[in-house]
Amino acid sequence: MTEPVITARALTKRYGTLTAVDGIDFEIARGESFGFLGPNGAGKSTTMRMIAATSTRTDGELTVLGLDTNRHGPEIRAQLGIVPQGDLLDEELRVIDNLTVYGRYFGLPRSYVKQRAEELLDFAQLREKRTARVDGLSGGMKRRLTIARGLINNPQIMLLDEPTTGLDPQARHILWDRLFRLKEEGVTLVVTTHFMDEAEQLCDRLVVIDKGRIVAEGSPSSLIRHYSTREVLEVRFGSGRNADAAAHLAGIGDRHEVLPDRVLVYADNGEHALQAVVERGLDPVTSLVRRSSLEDVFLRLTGRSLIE
Ligand SMILES: Nc1ncnc2c1ncn2[C@@H]1O[C@H](COP(=O)(O)OP(=O)(O)OP(=O)(O)O)[C@@H](O)[C@H]1O
Repeated sequence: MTEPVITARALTKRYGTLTAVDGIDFEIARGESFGFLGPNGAGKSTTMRMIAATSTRTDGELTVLGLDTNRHGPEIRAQLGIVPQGDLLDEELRVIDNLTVYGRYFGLPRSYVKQRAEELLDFAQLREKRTARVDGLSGGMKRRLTIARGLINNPQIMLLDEPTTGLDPQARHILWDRLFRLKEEGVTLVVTTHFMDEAEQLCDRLVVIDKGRIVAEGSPSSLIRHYSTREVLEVRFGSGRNADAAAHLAGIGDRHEVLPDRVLVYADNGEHALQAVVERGLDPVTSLVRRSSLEDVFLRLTGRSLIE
């Protein structure tokens, strides 16, 4: 790995008796796009707040750009771009003013902020909305403005907490495209998400996090290769029949999972698995063969679905 810009060792955060982050280790390299993938409550936002030096750790070590987060908050924040889960924009201000006002919090020179804000309007594809009030923008535009705002100080590292939650598919794709551009410019991206497609799209490497612990680490493709089969056969046997039918699947594929509405059969060749199911006289109502995804990895590791 090239020089790490963020290093965590046995990083722990407790809230009273609750351990939200339970002794995790990770390193994030310069220019990398790194993800924390896990369900609600896994400890992703808590980890992000510690990286942003807005929440102190209870135990372990955490450095950002070589600086201890518990001791160098302001210096660290000056070099970070932060995109929190909610947009936290000033809804009554105009788009351009949201950028310039935020820039002044960093104590940056007025002329620099003015020029940077104009550049960022183009980056966020909001030129036409320059003087519009924020409360009239769509969800996707607000999110792009929040990202632009986070870039006002030209940060080396961008922290994005659930960047596309609540956006429609088209708005998500526009946002991913903007984030790709940042990555191409060499910005290190740190992303939390509970969407497997987002993790697959955005992350070079990710950790799967569950109940405050890291349960797996790797690139999306290596995690899928390691923890799943090439394909998955999804079969529905009709209400109440899934568990009964699954009891007769032994020997078909590598393994199977019974979900409330369907049975997943893990096999490198889904069509062959389907043929075997039919030959056993199990007669599914519907069937679908798809490639394995990070959702399958999560299910395998935790026995639960990412979005419950
Ligand atoms: N300020 C706080 N005080 C007490 N408990 C907290 C606080 N912040 C988070 N928690 C708890 O810590 C655990 C981890 O929460 P966290 O928000 O980090 O999870 P998450 O993976 O980011 O999920 P989400 O996507 O829902 O934000 C949860 O059980 C949560 O209730």
